[in-house]
Amino acid sequence: MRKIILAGNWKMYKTQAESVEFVQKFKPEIEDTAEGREIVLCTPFTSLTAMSKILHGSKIRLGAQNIHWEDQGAYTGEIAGNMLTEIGVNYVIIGHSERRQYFGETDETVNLRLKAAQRHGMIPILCVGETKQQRDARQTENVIINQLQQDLVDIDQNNLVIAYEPIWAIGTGDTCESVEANRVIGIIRKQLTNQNVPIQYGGSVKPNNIDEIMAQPEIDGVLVGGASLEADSFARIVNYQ
Ligand SMILES: O=C(CO)COP(=O)(O)O
Repeated sequence: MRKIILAGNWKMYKTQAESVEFVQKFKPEIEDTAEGREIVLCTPFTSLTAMSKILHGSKIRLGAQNIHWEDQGAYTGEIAGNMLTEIGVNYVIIGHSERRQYFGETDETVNLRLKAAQRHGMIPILCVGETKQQRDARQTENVIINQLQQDLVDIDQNNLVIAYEPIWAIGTGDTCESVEANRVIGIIRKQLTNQNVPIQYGGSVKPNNIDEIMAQPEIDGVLVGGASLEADSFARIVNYQ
């Protein structure tokens, strides 16, 4: 049985106070969430300490949005594994398209960050996905396979989550058809040695399309941006039918 993981990626949204306010509203809304669904909130670094305290003893797990590959050093503005684990971070998003696009993240650095996350006992959520241009040129399959081949060198597939996030579907309201997302996730799964790696879909996931997405057999969860910022909306997502 593959695990179902419903994760919110808050990106660069919410101060510490706003993060705590979200949890106070969100917690009661997920009291009756079906068993076996892992709920994760990936917050800005500045919210992690307060989140860890307020989430203690709850069924919500904590995630970060980046990790450096070295354990310490002169890397201004970066964050090391033990800084995250000391706070109680369980998951870390790696290789998000926004980091690949704006911050020079390459498959090589993605691979190094994945190794660091696993070395520190956290579960990385590896993001892969194609651009609109690549999709239109029918390169989706090649792009994804190429990313996976480079990103997953020497990575332990027993402690890994993958998120398929087509770049053209992120923040656009232009969701990938659930059947198509299922097809690409099937292709991703064929590249893996461990068939039990949870593979999420991400890109304009909303309360009104979650049921259809989660009804697909290959899709093991979602990575949600915009719709995870409101407690009501993210609660409706994690409480899908
Ligand atoms: O990038 C995403 C999650 O990592 C998706 O963002 P949206 O849900 O806002 O499209």
